[in-house]
Amino acid sequence: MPAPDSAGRTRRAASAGALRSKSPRLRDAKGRFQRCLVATAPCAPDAHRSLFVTSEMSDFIKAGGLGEVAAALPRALRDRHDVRVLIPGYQAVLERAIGAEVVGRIEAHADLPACEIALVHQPDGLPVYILLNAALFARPGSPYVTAEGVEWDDNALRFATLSYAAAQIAAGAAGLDWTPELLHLNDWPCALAAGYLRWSGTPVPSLLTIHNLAYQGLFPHAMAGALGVPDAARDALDFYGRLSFLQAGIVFADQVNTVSISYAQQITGPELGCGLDELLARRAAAGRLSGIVNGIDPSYDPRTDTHLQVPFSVNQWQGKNVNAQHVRRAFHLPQSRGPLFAVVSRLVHQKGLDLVVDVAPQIAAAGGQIVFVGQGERPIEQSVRALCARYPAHVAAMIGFEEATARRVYAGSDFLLMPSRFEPCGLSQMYAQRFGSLPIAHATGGLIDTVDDGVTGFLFAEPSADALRRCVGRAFRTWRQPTLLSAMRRAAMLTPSGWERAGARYAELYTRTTTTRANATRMRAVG
Ligand SMILES: Nc1ncnc2c1ncn2[C@@H]1O[C@H](COP(=O)(O)OP(=O)(O)O[C@H]2O[C@H](CO)[C@@H](O)[C@H](O)[C@H]2O)[C@@H](O)[C@H]1O
Repeated sequence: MPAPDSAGRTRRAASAGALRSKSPRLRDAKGRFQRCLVATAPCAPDAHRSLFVTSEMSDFIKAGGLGEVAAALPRALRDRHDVRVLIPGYQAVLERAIGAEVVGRIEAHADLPACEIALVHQPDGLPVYILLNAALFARPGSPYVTAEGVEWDDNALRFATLSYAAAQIAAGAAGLDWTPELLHLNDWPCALAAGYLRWSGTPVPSLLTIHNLAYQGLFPHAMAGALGVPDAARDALDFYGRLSFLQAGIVFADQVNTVSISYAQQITGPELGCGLDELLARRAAAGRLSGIVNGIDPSYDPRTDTHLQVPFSVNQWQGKNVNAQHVRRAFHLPQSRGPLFAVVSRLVHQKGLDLVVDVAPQIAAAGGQIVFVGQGERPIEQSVRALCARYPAHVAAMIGFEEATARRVYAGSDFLLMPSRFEPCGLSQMYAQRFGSLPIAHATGGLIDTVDDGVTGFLFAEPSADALRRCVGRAFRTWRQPTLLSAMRRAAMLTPSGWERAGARYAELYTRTTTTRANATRMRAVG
């Protein structure tokens, strides 16, 4: 029997085996859930309690860039705000959440099942709430898709449950001894929380961060009742005859932001607005759409990264060369005096890798080599494999993802190919820059904001093979000018891209979103 905690309540381990047990609840004498406000982190005087809601976090599980941001941003904010994380209890989360204890419960709503909430403190003290429902979440593999790459057929229910739980926590209806003053929602899987807040009249503001507008969470309209969406709200969620979770967030969140300034502008136009551009343009006109460029984790540092063959620093190009030799050996490529190009990416249409496949023969003919690290859509994986078979001395790939390999490839490569059709922010180009590998990138979204053409990398205007080919030609010319190459590498490596700046901007946005809502509520009360 575990010892009672300081409040006299008994907490239990949130192992997979404990999922069916009843959770302790905080209720008052009349049996209602109590609402206790306890801020624990040492924060600034204008600190706010914020719940960062995410469907992935690299501490436990990640499918792409969101998982990395979800691990870094709450930590970057902790000295200014009391930030806690909410994530579903996937199998990978349960396996890694050592010492988690059940601390709360969410009641069923419409067809959304009841869940328990566990709390775990990460080694650095970051509190993470885990939403427990074995039937919905305790599955192996990706948060979103089966082993065959097909979306889980109950994703609407799974992520509506996550969204509803976030709103209930904000309403103080989860039996926790902590309630947030702000919900920070990330992408479609939790965007519906902004709606649940509004429909329940919970006066807690929400901020929605769009990491990728192309993923919207579209489901049949007939599911609205099952998800607890009120009749009056169904039009607001309608996206060409389907229910859009992301649209719910854009309509109902107090503030919307995205992960770069350029992408925030681009999504208000038809080309990259994914059908939501007019709505987003209205939010922008009302001053409620902003952009903040992501940061990268400080562990991406060639001086200290223990994954590398040898550490290196600005101007220590011999160290970088040793890493390049190691990458060639690891990928079974012959040693070469030509440049090494890298692709570290999810292999999906967005990333424009068909252009790399088109341009690869010229890179090989000019004496370059290409290394791919990534996985994703089967046809793209197959075309990369075919390229490797055709140019065994010039092209090699790891179809899969391993962070250690990715870091070595950033460190060993001379150029990173990133011809994304669109890119909300992009992290790979910033990792590459930190390791002295110059991005060759399509001038879109966050790539415009983070790559200074001819200074810290190369940009090309059109997402076409010809434009990429010309840009690769510039890279080869730079490669033949050691002084220029060194200067560009140095500039790229010294570009500030830590989380400090982004963290400070989010901290301001938290304060602005919370105080704007508080002022509006006060005005209504006075009026
Ligand atoms: N198969 C794989 N499995 C797991 N991890 C993999 C992976 N392939 C790559 N990664 C990792 O994820 C990173 C990619 O992040 P990006 O930001 O470049 O793209 P992503 O499209 O996933 O993220 C979206 O969200 C981020 C965060 O806001 C935005 O920067 C970006 O523009 C937007 O498309 C890589 O650097 C790598 O560490």
